[in-house]
Amino acid sequence: LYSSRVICSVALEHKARLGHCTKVPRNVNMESLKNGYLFPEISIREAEHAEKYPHAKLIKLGIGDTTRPIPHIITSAMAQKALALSTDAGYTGYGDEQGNKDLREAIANVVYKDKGVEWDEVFVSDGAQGDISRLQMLLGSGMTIAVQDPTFPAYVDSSIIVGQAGKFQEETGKFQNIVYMRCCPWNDFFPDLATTPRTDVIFFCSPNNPTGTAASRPQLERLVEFAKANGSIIVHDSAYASYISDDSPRSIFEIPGAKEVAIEISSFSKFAGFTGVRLGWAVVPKELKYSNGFPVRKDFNRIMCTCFNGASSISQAGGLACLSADGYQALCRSIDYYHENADIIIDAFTSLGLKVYGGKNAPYAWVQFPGRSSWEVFNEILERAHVVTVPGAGFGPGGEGYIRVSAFGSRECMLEASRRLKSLLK
Ligand SMILES: Cc1ncc(COP(=O)(O)O)c(/C=N/[C@@H](CCC(=O)O)C(=O)O)c1O
Repeated sequence: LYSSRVICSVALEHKARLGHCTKVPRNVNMESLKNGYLFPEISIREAEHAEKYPHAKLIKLGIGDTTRPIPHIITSAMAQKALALSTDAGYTGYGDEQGNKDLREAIANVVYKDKGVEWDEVFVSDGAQGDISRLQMLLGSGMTIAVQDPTFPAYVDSSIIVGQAGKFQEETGKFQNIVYMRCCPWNDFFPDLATTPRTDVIFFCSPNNPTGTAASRPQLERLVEFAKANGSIIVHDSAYASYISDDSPRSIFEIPGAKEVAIEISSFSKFAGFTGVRLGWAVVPKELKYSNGFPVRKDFNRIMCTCFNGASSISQAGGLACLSADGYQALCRSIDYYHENADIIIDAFTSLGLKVYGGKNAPYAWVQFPGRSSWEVFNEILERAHVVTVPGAGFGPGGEGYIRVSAFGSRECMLEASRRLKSLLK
């Protein structure tokens, strides 16, 4: 239909518009990523809305970013470390890639008290997000993974990036090599393991983002048993463990036998407001072995030494203060504050006759809008109440028909959001 001359001139025009291109092919896995990462997308929507309504007081209950100031006992420890760096006696350079021993010991002794975790099984990092990607580097492209559905998107997106996920199936909204374990009200937000295929790795987040529910002890016992029977590895994300307010396990290592099948990643972000300070950890037990008997911990250590030069010495000083008796007590007050915020949001949506899940063991409420598109609900609440949430579909196909509402706002914002939502959705 088009002469070669026309095609050639269009191609030349396109090339001129692109400017210089290298001869390097794009990583095909990056092409498989659908849209942008969820949370920057939410930030973009926030910014567009703020531009459209410059005088509206936007209330941000979308990204799970803490807002309470860090207790002084913790910030002064970081300040002291920072000031010490300006002295000959106090200056320190590279630390151990696995983290300062005193912090590793404090995590093992305080967070994992009586759970049988040893200090040299704790690897301090710059946060759980980075550990997820480093774990994917450790696991490699040949692994099959299972995730809860809905789930924190980093597990799926990092799986796509390292080439595990296979092709995206438009009709299901799923990647063909990932097992999506449905978690919903009618299965008490715990997957039916009897119908779940074996995978090498099972990413399991409890308390869960986005549903805000925590797995019970019997449920985690079944998960450990399932992993053991299948020879799988559980990557248990306990980033919200400090929000648990009932007798749900705070760590997978409360479950007998878990050290032979599980890695746990966690974070100071939501526990201590360290979202900007950046500090987390991974527990890789000595008992955890590959099919050939080689310890996973040794390879994880190699990844940390090769791909990461250690968490900030200043952040680690802060982390140590978080785990002191006074620091821990001060942080519990912030967590109580966010729990009260969650109650406000739960009451608001419940009073509107909507089903609300979570919020008791995590700083997220999972609100059901049966039969409605989650992006449509997100847009309506943003447009008409100037309140930012997160559409459930952003967490996977199982999130459709829900929105996630964060409890991390200020009290004033929570109360104002509650008022607006009640008048909008009544
Ligand atoms: C289950 C779970 N695991 C790890 C993280 C990130 O932890 P850090 O990298 O230590 O701050 C998060 C952070 N989530 C926030 C922030 C998301 C983001 O910006 O990536 C959210 O869901 O809104 C998480 O929910």
